[in-house]
Amino acid sequence: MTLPRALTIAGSDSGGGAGIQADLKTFQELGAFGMSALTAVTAQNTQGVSGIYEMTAEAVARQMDAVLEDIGVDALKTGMIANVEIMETIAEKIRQHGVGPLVVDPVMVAKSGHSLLEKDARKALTQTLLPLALLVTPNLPEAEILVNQQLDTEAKRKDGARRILDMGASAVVIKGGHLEGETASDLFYDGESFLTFSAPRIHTRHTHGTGCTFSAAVTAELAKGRNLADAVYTAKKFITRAIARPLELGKGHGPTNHWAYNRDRDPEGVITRTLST
Ligand SMILES: Nc1ncnc2c1ncn2[C@@H]1O[C@H](COP(=O)(O)OP(=O)(O)O)[C@@H](O)[C@H]1O
Ligand SMILES: Cc1ncc(COP(=O)(O)O)c(N)n1
Repeated sequence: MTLPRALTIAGSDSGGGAGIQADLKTFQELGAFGMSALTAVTAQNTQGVSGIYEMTAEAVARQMDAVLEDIGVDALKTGMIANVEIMETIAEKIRQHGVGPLVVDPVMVAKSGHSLLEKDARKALTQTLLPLALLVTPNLPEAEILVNQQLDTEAKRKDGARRILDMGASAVVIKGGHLEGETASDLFYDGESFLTFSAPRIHTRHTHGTGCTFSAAVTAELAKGRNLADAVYTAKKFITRAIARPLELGKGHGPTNHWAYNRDRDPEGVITRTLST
């Protein structure tokens, strides 16, 4: 038997809600064989990040070589990258091995407020990884940093999406978890059409790792050969179910429930996909 192969290049979250741990759980639930290249180890729980221990760029390169020279991948994603040297190494290795499709989750700041990417690395992201990405998945604050502009209306977000494609990404989803209002709406743009994926906003503080889980779900679906818009739709279903059934773990912002997707069919009918210009 074969399984689609998915690789995550990201940081470890000891609390299990975000980072590599969220990615591997998501890959597993969606039927992909998960592999990892660690960029950093964080000491982290639902209340915050108490330590960050970065890998060397050499360690990241060797992990990628080990996976790519032997097993190979059908799709890959990046999450927390920590610094410019690691970012450049990842880009070089992706080019050298000629692998894709690549999903770039431009992780900058944890929900708890802790910085996960050095400030000078933010600009490097647009020059190194974005041009290699099939899809980039910023949340609203990350999209605003990428385009250096407030994106407080839909028209501005569409303009921001166009500018992110000008940076070299083939497509973008500007995630709407940080927006106000009763729906959580994500804006997708692939250079041809805008699609809005919407779900009812769930009122919960347990949203630690939502972005990691979402981009991992897109990656798993791409590894299976799904087209991009369908992969994003499944990821939206996956994250909606995972948020809808919180695990109530820890004293702070708890993890989502990756287990829910295959066992809880309730919220699936509520996702809408709307085309606009
Ligand atoms: N409270 C919520 N209810 C429903 N969906 C949510 C909620 N918060 C986030 N999402 C969804 O989770 C995914 C991740 O979004 P977001 O939280 O913006 O990313 P990040 O974790 O990178 O900050 C998106 O699909 C978003 O719409
Ligand atoms: C290792 C690691 N990677 C990514 C995130 C972002 O997740 P969130 O924005 O939900 O805190 C995190 N907190 N930790």
